[in-house]
Amino acid sequence: MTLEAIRYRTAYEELRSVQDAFEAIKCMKVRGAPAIAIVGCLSLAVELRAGAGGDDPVTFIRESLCHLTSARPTAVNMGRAARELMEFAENESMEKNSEQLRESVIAWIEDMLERDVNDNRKIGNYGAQHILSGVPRASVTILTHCNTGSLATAGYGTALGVVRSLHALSRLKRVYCTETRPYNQGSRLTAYEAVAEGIPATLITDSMAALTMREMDITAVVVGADRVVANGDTANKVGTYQLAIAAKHHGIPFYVAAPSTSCDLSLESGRDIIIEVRPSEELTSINGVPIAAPGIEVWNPAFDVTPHQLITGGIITELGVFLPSELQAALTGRLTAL
Ligand SMILES: CSC[C@@H](O)[C@@H](O)C(=O)COP(=O)(O)O
Repeated sequence: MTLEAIRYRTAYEELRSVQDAFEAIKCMKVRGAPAIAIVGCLSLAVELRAGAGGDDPVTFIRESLCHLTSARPTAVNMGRAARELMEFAENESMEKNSEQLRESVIAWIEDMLERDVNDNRKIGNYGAQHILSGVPRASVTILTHCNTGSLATAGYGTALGVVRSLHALSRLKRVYCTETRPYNQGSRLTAYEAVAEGIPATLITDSMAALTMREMDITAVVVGADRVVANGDTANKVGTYQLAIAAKHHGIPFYVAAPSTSCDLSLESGRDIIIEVRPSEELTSINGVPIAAPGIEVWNPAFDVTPHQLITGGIITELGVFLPSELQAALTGRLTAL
């Protein structure tokens, strides 16, 4: 087998412990805001199934969730899941023995997996309908960034879920996916999902996005989110911000597709979001092969924040599509406090 074939093969890796999941999340074998939370919690379920925590599962659950939450700071999903699950476990522990508690926590986690797929299908449907309502044309062309599909969620995807829904309705002419430097989630993952499912897709480099908007009749830009805060400012994969600026310049609606679990009403503005800075090697090499001059200094923020004013299409959630100014009211009472 060639080196390339080894690096780009499809393979499943078993995660047997919370520590396995922590490492997979940290080194981005698992990535994408919803998938980080789901895999993190599932790893806890695996350990609980084997009896972890003995007579004190609550302490084990608390320490595990705390560890998992520390793996990556920007996406809110793991932190939200940890808080909700901890509250659930503490309540359950009042009336259940250790074995019963483990079982009910595992059931909660399995339910989380199912909820995410259902929410994504709703996001796909709401997003597709919203985009189609704005265009009389028979088919639409979408530009997306990073990977927000089955590989970033429990299944179906958020922004890529919208693309899937448009394709299922036979209304997708084409999706343009950015390469998404430096980690290439677009060329490695989104392109993979599109090819696997026969979705008409074209790969572009990030630097071709503005030109693509001008030349390729883009109907809408749809991206995912790692954290949407109260005023609608959105942290997502670095490069999202410049796409939103270019979309505004070309009069193209810009949408963020995200489940309510990616929303954080406890932060007022995007300035409060912690942006993860990744190792410089992710920029200076690809698969261990150097691509930059040795010794060059590097800044490698993994995310940027798109100001709410640029989210002109709306924020597509499982509850509907909202303008940034409508989000807080729409979610208040539906989200647990962080
Ligand atoms: C449904 S995934 C949404 C976001 O998490 C996604 O757009 C993104 O920015 C992923 O970043 P990553 O660094 O690959 O975890």
